[in-house]
Amino acid sequence: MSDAILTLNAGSSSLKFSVYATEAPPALLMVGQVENLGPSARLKVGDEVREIGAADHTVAIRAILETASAVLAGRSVIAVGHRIVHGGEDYTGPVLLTAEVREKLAALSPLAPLHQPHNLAAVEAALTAFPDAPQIGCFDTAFHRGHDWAADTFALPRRFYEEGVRRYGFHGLSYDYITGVLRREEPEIAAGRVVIAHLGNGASMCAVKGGRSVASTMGFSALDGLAMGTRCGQLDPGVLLYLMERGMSAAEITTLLYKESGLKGLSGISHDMRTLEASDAPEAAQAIDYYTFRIRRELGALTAVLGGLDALVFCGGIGENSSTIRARVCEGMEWLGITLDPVANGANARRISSGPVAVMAIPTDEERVIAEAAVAHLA
Ligand SMILES: Nc1ncnc2c1ncn2[C@@H]1O[C@H](COP(=O)(O)OP(=O)(O)O)[C@@H](O)[C@H]1O
Ligand SMILES: CC(=O)OP(=O)(O)O
Ligand SMILES: [Mg+2]
Repeated sequence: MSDAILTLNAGSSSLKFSVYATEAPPALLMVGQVENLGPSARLKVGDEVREIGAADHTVAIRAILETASAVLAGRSVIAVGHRIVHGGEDYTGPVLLTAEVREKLAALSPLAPLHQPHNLAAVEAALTAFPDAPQIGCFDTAFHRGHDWAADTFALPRRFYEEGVRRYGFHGLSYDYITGVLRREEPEIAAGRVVIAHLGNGASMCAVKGGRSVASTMGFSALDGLAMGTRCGQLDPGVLLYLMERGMSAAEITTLLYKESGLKGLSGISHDMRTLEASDAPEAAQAIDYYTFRIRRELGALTAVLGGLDALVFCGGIGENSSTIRARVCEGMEWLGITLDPVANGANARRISSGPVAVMAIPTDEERVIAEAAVAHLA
């Protein structure tokens, strides 16, 4: 029996995990997640779903370690790989999470309050459970670090750029995985101009040219760009000034923009796309209208950055599963070369287009990217 690698991926609404055997390439032993974190969370492993009641990230980690103990029996965990959302300016690839590195990463928590503290809490929990295993951090920001200056900056006085006020971009582990799939399975597309739409609870889009990120809708924090489950997406900074003038504190504005906006704020019903799609309320329909309007607008913008489009890839919980959202995004986009095949789209097939631009739905796998990084580190 071989050893094992555990991966932990703390998202804003979910905590995903996987256990891999350490052969190269790593073989998957178990994968699952605690989803819908909050008052009524669910633990999903394969087709099995168990309601676990109220769960925050800490409770979720405990439930995951308990569940994973079944496949870990008789194996020793020789590395734990973590998704860390923010790597700042310094981290351009996976690193060993020493106490010094963890401290640097904790300083970035204000830039990703829905993620970074939970990512680091997962590291502490894993250190307690597996004190001898190296903890490897894999960063959402790393994939975007090669951006040209113009795509990396804001039009503020230069000193702010030097200070680290930049467009970092996120969801890089997901984009890394998707570009890897394209490289192996669709090399012509991989060499060309691709827009990837990662539509989960958090959401962003990335323009990829020849496998490299050239622009992203997310910027300095995981707030910018598309509307998300509870995050506002792009916002006129004048709105912030207005809120401050009205007397709202930084903490109140943080809560508003990260936790009360997006689909949840617009609909007044839910952050969850499944609930909104099932709702007859006009507010739910309007929230979806805004959601798809922004994706379509960013698709146009990123296509302009790329100088044309060879493929559009959907991934993330919504991108992989919602044929309705994909259809809404692609509606009337024939001018761009996008025509959906409704049957393939309805079946969540990999290739869902019939026009010259390939439109694809590819399940992302951030866990695999993390596990491979851990194996590479051990080697
Ligand atoms: N069948 C489905 N139809 C529509 N939306 C779905 C479906 N399955 C999952 N989703 C949505 O995916 C989102 C969660 O995506 P996910 O990528 O797992 O989130 P996270 O950002 O926490 O990693 C939720 O909004 C959920 O409603
Ligand atoms: C960066 C981000 O928004 O991540 P998630 O989609 O997992 O919340
Ligand atoms: Mg996610």
